[in-house]
Amino acid sequence: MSELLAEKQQKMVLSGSVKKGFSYLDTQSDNVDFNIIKNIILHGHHQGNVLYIIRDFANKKICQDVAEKFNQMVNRNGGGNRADDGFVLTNQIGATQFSRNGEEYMAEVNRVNGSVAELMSVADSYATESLFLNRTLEDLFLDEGIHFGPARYKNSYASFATFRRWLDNGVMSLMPHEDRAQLKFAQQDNFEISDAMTVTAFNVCLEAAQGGGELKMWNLDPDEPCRARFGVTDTGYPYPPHLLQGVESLSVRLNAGDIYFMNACHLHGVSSVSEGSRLTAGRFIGRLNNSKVVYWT
Ligand SMILES: O=C(O)CCC(=O)C(=O)O
Ligand SMILES: [Fe+2]
Repeated sequence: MSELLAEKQQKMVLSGSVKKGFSYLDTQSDNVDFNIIKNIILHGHHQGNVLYIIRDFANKKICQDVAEKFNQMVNRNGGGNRADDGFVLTNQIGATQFSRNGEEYMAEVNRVNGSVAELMSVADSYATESLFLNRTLEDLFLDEGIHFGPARYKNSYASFATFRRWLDNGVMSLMPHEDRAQLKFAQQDNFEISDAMTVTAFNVCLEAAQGGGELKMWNLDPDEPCRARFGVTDTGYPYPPHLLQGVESLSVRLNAGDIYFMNACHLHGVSSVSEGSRLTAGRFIGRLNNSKVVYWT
């Protein structure tokens, strides 16, 4: 295909919204601007910045201990809790709502909760806070009269994090995707996260790749017709990287101990790991209304 034709085809295929001043911000752990975190969670960006990285926030020794425990557990049980679902190849400990409604997600949370607890047994409550900032986020939102806590479905609560080592498919470690489309499954049984106005992914980098494994984001928040054209209406996953070549993007390296908040409605993915291995723990955070912000995995 000629380059011109490819470009024309891409313009036809991709549609959605873009951010003016699309970029990211990073800072050191002694200089965190909580307004930026709040703006990304509540509005999807801070002055166009869709990603906020706080370098060296989590204790490196804790990150290493969790990574070691993760390896032990995954080696013992042959890859973790997430079977090959035909989508994402990963070693994973923890639940995911991907392709699950409220009932199914909570069943999964309950099934794997013991594994998450075993993994986190290496961290005391202080260390757990240093990884996931629960108390900090509770206080931050409480100041604004907003409740922050786990998403609820009937009598069950969402898990606090899922631990994942994305396994390369030869093109990328994790293909370009967005994480709002999958909320369609939550709509099936009115699981409250289906009301999320914007989806933020919060991650902590527990282990960094020595080569590759960069987080990449594109300046596109796909709309419904765009999802339909790619056949990803209910999943948001995957978008072929070559079709995104002309889209403005950013790419960042993460190191063990870095935490980051990103607008997960924008397309994002992880490049191939050429050396070493990469482990992140993450959760999604969404604002349901003016008084409630919840997280799930
Ligand atoms: O592993 C990462 O850095 C990003 C994973 C991701 O896609 C997400 O947290 O939504
Ligand atoms: Fe994602």
